[in-house]
Amino acid sequence: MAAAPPAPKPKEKGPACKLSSIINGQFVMVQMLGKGGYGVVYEVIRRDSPSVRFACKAELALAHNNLKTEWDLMTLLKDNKSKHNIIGIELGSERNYNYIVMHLVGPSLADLRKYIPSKTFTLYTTTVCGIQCFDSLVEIQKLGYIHRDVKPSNFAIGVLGSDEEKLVYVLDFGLCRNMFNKSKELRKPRMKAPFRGTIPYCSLNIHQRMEPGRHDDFWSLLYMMIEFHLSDLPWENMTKENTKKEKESKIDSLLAKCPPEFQMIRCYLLTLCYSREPDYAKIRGVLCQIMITNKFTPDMPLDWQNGGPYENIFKPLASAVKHKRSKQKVSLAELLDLPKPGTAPLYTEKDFPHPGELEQPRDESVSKSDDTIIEKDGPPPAPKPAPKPIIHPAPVKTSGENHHKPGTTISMKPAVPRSAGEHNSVKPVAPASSVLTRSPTGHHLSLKPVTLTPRPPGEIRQSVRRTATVTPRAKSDNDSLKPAAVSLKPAVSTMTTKAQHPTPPLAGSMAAPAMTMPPFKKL
Ligand SMILES: Nc1ncnc2c1ncn2[C@@H]1O[C@H](COP(=O)(O)OP(=O)(O)OP(=O)(O)O)[C@@H](O)[C@H]1O
Repeated sequence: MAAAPPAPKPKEKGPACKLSSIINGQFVMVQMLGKGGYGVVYEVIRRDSPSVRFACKAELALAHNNLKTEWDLMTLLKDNKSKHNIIGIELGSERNYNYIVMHLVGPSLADLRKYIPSKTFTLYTTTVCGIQCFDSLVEIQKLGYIHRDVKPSNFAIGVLGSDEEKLVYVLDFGLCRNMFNKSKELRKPRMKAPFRGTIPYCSLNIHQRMEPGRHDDFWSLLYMMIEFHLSDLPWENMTKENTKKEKESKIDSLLAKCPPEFQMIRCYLLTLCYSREPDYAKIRGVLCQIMITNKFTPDMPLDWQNGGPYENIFKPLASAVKHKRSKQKVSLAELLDLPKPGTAPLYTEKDFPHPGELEQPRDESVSKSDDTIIEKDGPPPAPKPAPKPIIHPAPVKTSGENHHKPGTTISMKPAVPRSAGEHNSVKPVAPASSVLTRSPTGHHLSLKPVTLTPRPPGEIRQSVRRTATVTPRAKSDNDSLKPAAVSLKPAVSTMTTKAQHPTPPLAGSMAAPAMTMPPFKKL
């Protein structure tokens, strides 16, 4: 009798981590905080000191380790004394996933807006957040990068109830792209760039597949600010094509309902193109002008703070957060650094060209050939078996090869090996194994199996990352901050990590042991 065929190996659906998983023998996952198209973010505690809480972002380990790129940019921002960057604690890999442990922050701006019945922030809060988001993007751009996925869920405040609830952090560097080559020259714009970003917030340039530039991050910020001020954007939940049409036809009527400075920013952004460095001081000046003309001062409470208009909504949420409050003092006056009234020029719409008068600026040096990526629209290519996860600098522990359902998880294995240090912001669509869901009150959590499925055509909220074949880049087209020393050593059973900060995080303390504490809300 013929031997029975071996049972099929179960396919990896996503990072093999769930509630109460232990990472690197020391971090325990206690609550799911967020789930993107590519992985999951958990709140974790240290086993040996459960009062210390962090966040852990886990992604299925595939050919390219995106979290390494996030880690590198986090480190670079920290070294450059960024005010809006989250501090990384540890980069590593475990079983089938890579992870970053980082400081825990509070709710995202998208989460906060959802709690407010009108789904809008006051103009004061919109402007304070707008200035801080702008500053965080400038910090990234000054290092040569663009973010490419600017949206409300990629900005978060510090832990609610702490002084850091006034501070806005920027999240998710998974789509960041280095605009400069090793010789510090601006990379040539591609004739047609693949779509990257999140449809409701991406600029019309991105819809037209132009090379994303620094100004495109600010177009997304402008859409965010319109949304904060007026509630949901009219193109919410539309297809890519209809979103583009709506952005073209509705922008004037939307801006007519906003402070004139919003229109000034739009008019200024229309003068920019890929190769033209934005006048950061000018954009910031226009944003600060909203504060000055409306007599807003940094001592005013933000919408979620005590004394703010939605204090009754956010106070119970803040008190439900059992962290020991961070002692770090945040001065909004210092962060905003507003010019003294009367000392800065007051812009009017006359200082900016009228949209109808403008000829779209063009980049002369468009590269005829795509210098980095050949990317096709339509369904992703048939999946290739992914290589064993590679982690820099040490070898990885892995449970084996990744398996991908056609059209589900996209292996981004390059056709031929890439040059060292190359990064293309490739992210796989990685299903998660389980998520912790909250009751509407946020006081009951339950564990549900979850699969992160490929995005259906109508789903437009999640970031769109690469979904196609990749060709090797020229060595000079280097996105990565440091060349990744690729380790090809066989998997080992010990966990490998890279610690940055052994010290406690922003968010605080928990009296009860890890698994017995009452669950609490993300906010
Ligand atoms: N350090 C952190 N502290 C607290 N919450 C966090 C932290 N990092 C991320 N989150 C939460 O997790 C969510 C997803 O994080 P992130 O955007 O980094 O993941 P992603 O998988 O790349 O998501 P997407 O695909 O939607 O861009 C955020 O919107 C935020 O709510």
